[in-house]
Amino acid sequence: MSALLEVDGISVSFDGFKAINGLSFSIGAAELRAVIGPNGAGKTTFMDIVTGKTRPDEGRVLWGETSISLLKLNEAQIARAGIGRKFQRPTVFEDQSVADNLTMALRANRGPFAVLFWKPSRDTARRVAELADEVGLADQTDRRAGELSHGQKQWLEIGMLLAQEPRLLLVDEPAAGMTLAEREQTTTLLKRLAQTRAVVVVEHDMDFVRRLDCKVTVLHQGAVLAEGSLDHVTRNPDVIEVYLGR
Ligand SMILES: Nc1ncnc2c1ncn2[C@@H]1O[C@H](COP(=O)(O)OP(=O)(O)OP(=O)(O)O)[C@@H](O)[C@H]1O
Repeated sequence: MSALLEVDGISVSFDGFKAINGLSFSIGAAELRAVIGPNGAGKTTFMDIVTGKTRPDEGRVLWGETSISLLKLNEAQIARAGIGRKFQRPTVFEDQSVADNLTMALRANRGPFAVLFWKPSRDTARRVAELADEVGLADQTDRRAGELSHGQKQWLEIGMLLAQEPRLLLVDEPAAGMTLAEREQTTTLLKRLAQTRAVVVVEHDMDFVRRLDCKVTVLHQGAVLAEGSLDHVTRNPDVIEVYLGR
């Protein structure tokens, strides 16, 4: 499997403290990956580096078939290169309908000049319907986003990210605050999305990670501590010590 994203030997310090310490790993083009690790392991900082929010002090972050360096791009360029990030709290426009939120996301997908002269077309309506269907909101398109459940808002935001046709989706703690039924639907959604793009899920909830049924990368002190199936990594004595041994 060729890598879509390769993080190679990155380190970053904050006030002399190494939050990321020689971190290396890669993600395939159509792969679902869970990233776990105790508080302060460096999971958020890893996502900040990949999306251009934080610059590493050393190392390389390579992207795509031609291995371009993401460290040369700013946040907007990285997003346009095909990396979408879903933060923990949904940030949808609550006063707008589901369809309008998705329409705005499609509009934002165009260049700044195209946006100025943009008018919704039949194509847009079709694409909005497709996106709503993809995230399980086909029967909710006329509802105000503010009326949706927490889980539905998360799916809407994922739909808005999909409007940008990302090749890699970084998803931060999707299970938090969801009902059991919503979690199950979210697992199904993330697995399906990962059939055609890379999806990296940072998550604390081990039941949720188990349901994702994918390769797991365990971070600790800013580096990879273990990697493999959830069963494999949870049998690893180092992982057991990090999670339980203090
Ligand atoms: N901007 C910053 N300035 C100073 N220290 C920071 C900064 N960002 C992160 N850190 C520190 O770097 C370490 C890694 O933080 P990070 O947020 O990446 O961990 P995490 O694995 O996402 O943790 P959590 O599971 O609690 O969200 C922590 O010790 C944190 O306090």
